[in-house]
Amino acid sequence: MDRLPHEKGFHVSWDQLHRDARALAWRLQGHGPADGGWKAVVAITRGGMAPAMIVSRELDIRTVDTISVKSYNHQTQAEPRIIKSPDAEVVGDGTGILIVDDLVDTGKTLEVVRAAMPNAHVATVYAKPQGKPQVDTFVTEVSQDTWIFFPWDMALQYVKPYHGADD
Ligand SMILES: O=P(O)(O)OC[C@H]1O[C@H](OP(=O)(O)OP(=O)(O)O)[C@H](O)[C@@H]1O
Ligand SMILES: Nc1nc2[nH]cnc2c(=O)[nH]1
Ligand SMILES: [Mg+2]
Repeated sequence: MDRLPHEKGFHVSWDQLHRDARALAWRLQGHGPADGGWKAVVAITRGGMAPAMIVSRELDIRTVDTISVKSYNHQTQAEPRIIKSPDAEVVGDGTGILIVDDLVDTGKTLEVVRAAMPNAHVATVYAKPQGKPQVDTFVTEVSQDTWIFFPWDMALQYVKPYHGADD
């Protein structure tokens, strides 16, 4: 599918992200391995780190590792490649492992991550339609032509009042 331009913006505050990541943890309860819960959380850096921290806190998972995938430069995507792998002794083929990312868009990042840990459970906070098939559990869907802005990419700033806007 050709990439749609990102016509809309979806701006997520820290409060909203905290609430949505908690909602993700709530959904994940009971989906862990029957023999004693998740072995570890693997955060996809960098965007997956804040949601992974919140989810691992809620579900009391103390082993947290990372996988680093590089693909986007601003809003332009190149072929994703793994530039840092998690501890192979911890994650194995992904059995009992919970992978967490902030969002899935085209699904290309998760394709690469899933290939490395085929038996893992994949969770994202937000999902766009094209990437949804790559995700086992998510919270909120946004349209493909929406760009999600996270709190770490934004700052509070002054906004001009309506009156005098045409001056
Ligand atoms: O489904 P896809 O189209 O592959 O896109 C999703 C990925 O893109 C963003 O990461 P990005 O590569 O921008 O890196 P970052 O997390 O370090 O900001 C986002 O955090 C996901 O990991
Ligand atoms: N911040 C952000 N990163 C992305 N990477 C791929 N899609 C998105 C998006 O909508 N927002
Ligand atoms: Mg990312």
